[in-house]
Amino acid sequence: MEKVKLAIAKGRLADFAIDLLSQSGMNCDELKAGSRKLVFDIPGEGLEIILLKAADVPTYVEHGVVDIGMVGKDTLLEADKQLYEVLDLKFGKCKFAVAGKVNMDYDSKKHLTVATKYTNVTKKFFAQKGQSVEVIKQEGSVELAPIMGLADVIVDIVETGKTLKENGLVVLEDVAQISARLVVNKVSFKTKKKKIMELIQRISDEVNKGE
Ligand SMILES: Nc1ncnc2c1ncn2[C@@H]1O[C@H](COP(=O)(O)OP(=O)(O)OP(=O)(O)O)[C@@H](O)[C@H]1O
Ligand SMILES: O=P(O)(O)OC[C@H]1O[C@H](OP(=O)(O)OP(=O)(O)O)[C@H](O)[C@@H]1O
Repeated sequence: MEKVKLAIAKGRLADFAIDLLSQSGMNCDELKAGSRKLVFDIPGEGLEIILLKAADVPTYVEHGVVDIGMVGKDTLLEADKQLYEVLDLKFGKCKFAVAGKVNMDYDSKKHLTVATKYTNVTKKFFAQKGQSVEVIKQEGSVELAPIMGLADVIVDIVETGKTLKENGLVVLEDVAQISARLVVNKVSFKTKKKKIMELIQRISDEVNKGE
């Protein structure tokens, strides 16, 4: 039978994803060994795991090059691809927020500038509020923008709030709650339905264990 291919976002989410798969009964020993390999065969499962940069996971799943993906809701919102989001994996919890200097009156500002890595999410959020903004793309260290005067506010990920605090910034408004999600290619969901449903069930049982 044809293998099911599952993409995992490398980086911060990878260890949680690999632990979840192990706890769901899959042998991930080779993945845990820490090699530079990117494709792993999971013995006895008819499953292949592919390690991708987070932002590439929705692209691979949408194209059907892989059948399933584990990736943050932030990445999904930004990519806006045609996929089925089937399960909240409940790890990688954080949020998108508008942040800036305390008491920043950004709501009534005529020409608001917003620095972010997440330009699509940001444009959509302010469009829904009916506020026209100039979005300035950054690749990282987004918190610097209001401090250095590049932008009035930022839209960024907040987890513990430590980065904001240590840079003298505060959350001004929440944008969206984030956690890792399981996503499935729309065609694979039909053509490999039995195997994919089985996998989702195993993972979901583990995620919801003890609730
Ligand atoms: N404090 C946090 N900061 C950033 N991402 C977080 C945080 N907590 C959880 N996450 C989740 O982890 C994912 C980011 O992982 P990571 O930083 O490794 O990827 P990345 O943003 O692609 O990395 P890079 O900085 O190399 O571009 C996010 O997509 C998000 O879902
Ligand atoms: O609320 P906290 O727990 O402090 O976490 C949030 C910070 O973590 C992320 O940055 P990352 O470490 O990915 O670095 P980056 O600035 O290069 O994006 C995010 O962009 C925030 O800066």
